[in-house]
Amino acid sequence: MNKVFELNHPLIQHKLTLIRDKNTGAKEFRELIKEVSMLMAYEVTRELPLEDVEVETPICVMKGKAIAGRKLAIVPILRAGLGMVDGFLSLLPAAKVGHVGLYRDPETLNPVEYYCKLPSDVPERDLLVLDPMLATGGSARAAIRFIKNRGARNIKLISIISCPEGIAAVHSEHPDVDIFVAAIDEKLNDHAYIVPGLGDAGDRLFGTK
Ligand SMILES: O=P(O)(O)OC[C@H]1O[C@H](OP(=O)(O)OP(=O)(O)O)[C@H](O)[C@@H]1O
Ligand SMILES: O=c1cc[nH]c(=O)[nH]1
Ligand SMILES: [Mg+2]
Repeated sequence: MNKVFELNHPLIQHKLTLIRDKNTGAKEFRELIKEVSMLMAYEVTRELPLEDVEVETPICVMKGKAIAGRKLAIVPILRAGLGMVDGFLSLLPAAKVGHVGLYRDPETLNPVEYYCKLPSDVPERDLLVLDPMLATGGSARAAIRFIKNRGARNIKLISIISCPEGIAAVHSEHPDVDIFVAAIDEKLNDHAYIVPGLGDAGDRLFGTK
């Protein structure tokens, strides 16, 4: 069964409160999403394997550590996942970036796919799927299904705000996918928005409301 990791580093929690504030404007909102994403990237990559490498300091030769050739890709779910890309790339500059375009139909709440472009060697990579909001879980489930259909096997999901319904939905279809979140909020409202949440992440990032 997959695991859920709630990342409660004080810096993540402090910035998350600022992100939730309805008076936080688009510029600051984008900056904070980037900063929280970078801090989450630091936590998510804790278990990356290391290997010994030789390095020559100005004093002598020594054995240092280096990431053991792990191939990574990050996959933001459009649109709101785009807000998390720069934070992840700032710590993982060699990662490739795939994109899955999905929107949630406001009537049915079902995810509708409109774009998918992944690195060609996706089966050999560890994939980090990024979406700031895990609400009903429909979008994350579908995105993970699409990338599994293209051969991806080793997948983690990273969402800033989640709720029990979304976590359960991903669990039931993808028991192999670990989930990393900064918060597990209380519930969904009648429009399937997370309560208390932060509102509509895509609209707040891109000023579309
Ligand atoms: O868990 P779910 O119930 O599927 O909801 C979460 C999805 O909803 C939002 O996307 P939205 O459909 O608003 O598209 P956008 O990112 O383009 O705004 C959010 O970015 C997630 O992708
Ligand atoms: O609370 C929510 C739920 C879905 N999408 C969002 O952007 N926010
Ligand atoms: Mg949206």
